[in-house]
Amino acid sequence: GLHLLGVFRRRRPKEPPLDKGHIPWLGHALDFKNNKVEFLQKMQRKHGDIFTVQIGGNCITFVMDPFSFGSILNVTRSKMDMNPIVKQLVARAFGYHHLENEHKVMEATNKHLMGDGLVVLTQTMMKNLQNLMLHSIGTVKNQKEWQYDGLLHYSSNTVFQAGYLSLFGNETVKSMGSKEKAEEFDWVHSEELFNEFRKYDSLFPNLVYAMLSLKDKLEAERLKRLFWNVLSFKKIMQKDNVSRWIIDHLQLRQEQGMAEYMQARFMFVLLWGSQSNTGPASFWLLFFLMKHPEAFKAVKEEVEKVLKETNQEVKPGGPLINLTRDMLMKTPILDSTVEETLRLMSAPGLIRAIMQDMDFKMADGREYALRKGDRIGIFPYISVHMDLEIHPEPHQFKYDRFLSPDGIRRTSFYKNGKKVKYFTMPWGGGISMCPGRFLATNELKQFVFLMLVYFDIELVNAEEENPPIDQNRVGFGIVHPTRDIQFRYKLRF
Ligand code: HEM
Repeated sequence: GLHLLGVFRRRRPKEPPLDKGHIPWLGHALDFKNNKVEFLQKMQRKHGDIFTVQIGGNCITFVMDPFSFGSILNVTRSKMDMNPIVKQLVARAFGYHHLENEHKVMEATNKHLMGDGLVVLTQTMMKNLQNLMLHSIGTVKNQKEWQYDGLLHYSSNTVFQAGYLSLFGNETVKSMGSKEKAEEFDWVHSEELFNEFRKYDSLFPNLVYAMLSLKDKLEAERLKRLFWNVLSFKKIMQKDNVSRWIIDHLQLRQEQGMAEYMQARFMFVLLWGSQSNTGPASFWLLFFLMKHPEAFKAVKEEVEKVLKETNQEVKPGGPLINLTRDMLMKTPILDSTVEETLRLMSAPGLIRAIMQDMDFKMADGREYALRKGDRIGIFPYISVHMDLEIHPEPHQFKYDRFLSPDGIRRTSFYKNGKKVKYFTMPWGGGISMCPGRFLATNELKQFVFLMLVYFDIELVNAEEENPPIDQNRVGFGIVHPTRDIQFRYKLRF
């Protein structure tokens, strides 16, 4: 028992500094959960750029030196693997049990989120986003008047609905009787689903830490069942325009003999993975643009230039805007703005399980012994995104931070005179880097593009401060604001 509590754990020769905290087993769990950034910075000041801390029964070695990240991100799964951790997490949060060769199935399907697959998805997303935006304003009596909404609510709702419909498909005209009825059903159904998704997503961090109250546990159970039902194999197979990504995931799992109820659980994993970050990211992006008039002006000019160069015009009753993947490759200002937003607001914790006793070499040559069964982690938000040298004035939003003087994307950033390979890491890195990053970036760009060409938008309170961030979300990806911000929008034509 005492062994399990970590009481006898001692630092062995060559191992990184060990800090177990004062509470057996829990160690530093509470400090870590309350404020990860503050906790890790405190440990870094105390121990330097590599240290091992005990957190809830696990010993995690944090490496804070960005030059040493490659030795964690690019090693083989036989040495460091995220799968055992993800396996535990998805079982707890989604009731899904991994296949033996889970990562092979993941890899086989990723192609649909990139290359030619991305061309198709970008087009579907474009149609869904525009239909949703114009439909929601179309239901308003006087469309020329300002409409008021919470920016987080508006952005997350729109991006969720469009993302969900683009990946999981539309209701069929056959089942609904007409195209209009099928569209109406999609809009109503995806908005209802968004409201349930938001509830589940807000329970997510405490669900992962196994810290839900009984009432919240019951609510999480209800929500899980609802999603398993909506995303069942049969229901998805009855839809139109289901993405190849989803179809292939279902087919490959079917071939492996996975039960249909387990496939539905996996569909919920994919829904959460594809939608939990894009909503808050779209909120921050529009928020920063509205707070920074110089950025707003630069992006708007670029957007209008693309429209003009592609001979498109926004007019009442006119055709939908067509914005292809290739057109989205010619927007360096918008790219930089998205990258800057993600630098400021993404705080993923990248943790791997150490699969064998091994030596670990830091970039400066120092060597440490790591133990099988421990974990190793990096926290790019502290080590890279907020590093004063890599990104001067790191807390400031500078829309052109990622632009070179000649107006193209800047990719050279330095620390101690040396070029930093991983200068932002919103998508993680190495073998498990987010496969949806191209789709997500396009989606964010499409959303902003459309908001700027169709609507006048502004904050209700132009002096609005940056809202505080929800500490509970730090470590999971894009952070959330603790409160919504009011904004208003009206059709430009
Ligand atoms: C702003 C939006 C997004 C952010 C910030 C984001 C971020 C991340 C991060 C940090 C990881 C973990 C990487 C690692 O541990 O190395 C990840 C994994 C993943 N993401 Fe994303 N993501 C976003 C959108 C999406 C979208 C739109 C999709 C799919 C359509 C997606 C699909 C996935 C999948 C399937 C994984 C698991 C990869 C694996 O385990 O091999 N993500 N994402």
